[in-house]
Formats: sequence, structure tokens, C-alpha cells
Amino acid sequence: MHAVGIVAAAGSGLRLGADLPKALVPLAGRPLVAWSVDALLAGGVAEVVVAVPAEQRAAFETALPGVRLVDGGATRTASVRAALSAAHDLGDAVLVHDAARPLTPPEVVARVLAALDGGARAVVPVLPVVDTTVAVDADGVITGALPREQLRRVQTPQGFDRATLVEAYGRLPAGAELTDDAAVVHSIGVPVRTVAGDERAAKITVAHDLALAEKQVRG
Ligand SMILES: Nc1ccn([C@@H]2O[C@H](COP(=O)(O)OP(=O)(O)OP(=O)(O)O)[C@@H](O)[C@H]2O)c(=O)n1
Ligand SMILES: C[C@](O)(CO)[C@H](O)COP(=O)(O)O
Repeated sequence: MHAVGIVAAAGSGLRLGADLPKALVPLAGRPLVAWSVDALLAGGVAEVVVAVPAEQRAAFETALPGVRLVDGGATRTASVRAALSAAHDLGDAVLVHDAARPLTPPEVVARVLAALDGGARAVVPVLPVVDTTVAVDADGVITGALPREQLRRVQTPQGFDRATLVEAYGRLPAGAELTDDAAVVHSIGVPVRTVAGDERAAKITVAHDLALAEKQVRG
């Protein structure tokens, strides 16, 4: 199976609050996006396309020499759509990954690829929910507890049969924004399988996450 990786790296990282785009923020001296590209390649992806903020393209070319870059969009959905258009002729599988998950172990990538190889059209890595999880009303008052044994936290990379992902994005209305790519294929009725995720694949969202990742790298 020839798998192409798409790395969504065009976000600004408002919640992290750094003075450069989140994907370029260094972790142990290397930009987050470089770690995430390497994770995909180490796990068995053959080549990678990275969606970057158009106005920062030169900085990304420096951070990722020789890697194919495309201009991302205003939302994650738009960025993945742009990269998928650029990559649509490549490979029979596509793995979509967040630049913000730099320490994803290669085993997670390999598990996603193995499930695709086994015939799945859509695969996501997941983790159990470990806290009591509740719904609240507009005033923040709990309206009920959710059955956490049925809930999962969804990570990336998310893997797809290429034709399925292309069709799902093709049928998604322009301007629609979904929080991940599994939701895009689910919206056209494709079953999404799950494989085990990994706590080390945590998303860097706020400064505390970056501090934890630094500790993880430095041991
Ligand atoms: N227009 C966008 C927005 C997000 N992303 C990417 O989607 C991933 C997950 O998004 P998130 O962690 O929310 O990143 P940001 O949107 O940059 O963060 P924030 O919401 O704090 O600004 C990131 O790797 C980010 O670069 C993207 O490619 N294009
Ligand atoms: C794609 C994702 O990482 C799966 O958990 C998540 O939906 C991204 O959410 P964000 O709000 O764009 O960080």
C-alpha cells in the first residue's frame, strides 16, 4: 500500500500564544511540524504534503527542506481540503495528521496503516475517557452524565482509503467546518473503525502541553 501523509500545519496557535505559528514553535530545538512529518515517515507513510499558512511559506520551506507544501485555509477543514487537492493523484491511502501532535509514536501510524491494509476505509486512533464526563446547560449546570464507556478521545493520524476521502470532501458543502476528517467521511455514511491511540500522541494546544512534551523528549 502506498500511503500519502497530509499534515495540517496552517493554524496560528492562538491558545498556545507563541509569537510564531504553532507548527513552527520549537520542541527540543526543532519545529513541531518537523517532528510530526518525521512521525508519519517513521511509521510507514511514503511521502508527505504539508498545509501551511500562505504568508509564512518561506519559513516553512526552511523548516521542511524538500517537503511538498501547499497553502492552507482559514479552518482546519479548508487546509486539509487544499492539501488533498494537491495530493489526490498520489497513493491509495491518505493519513491526515495534526502538526500539533509531534510525539506520535510510529506504532500508532503503523496501526492505522495495518487497519487500512486489512480493508478498512476509515480508521482513527482513540483513547478511553478517564474522567467522569457530563453535559451542561447554558448556565453551566450539569444536565446529566455521559456514558464514558461508550466515549473515546480521537487522535491523529486518521487514515482513509484515498477515493473515500476525496469523495467525502467533494460532497462536503463549501465552507462547512468539521473538527476532524473522520467526521467528514462519517457524514457520507462511511463506517469509521478505531485502533488504539497513545497518550504520547497528545495534541499541543496550550503552553502546559508544550512543557509536558519538552519533558517527554528530554526524559
Ligand atoms: N486553518 C487551520 C487551522 C488549524 N490547522 C491545523 O490543525 C491542527 C489542529 O488545530 P489546532 O490544534 O486547533 O491548531 P490551531 O488552530 O493553530 O490552534 P488555535 O485554535 O489555538 O488557534 C493544527 O496542527 C493546525 O496547524 C490548519 O491546518 N489550518
Ligand atoms: C483533529 C483533532 O486533533 C482530533 O482530535 C481535533 O479535532 C482538532 O481540534 P482543534 O480544536 O482544531 O485543535
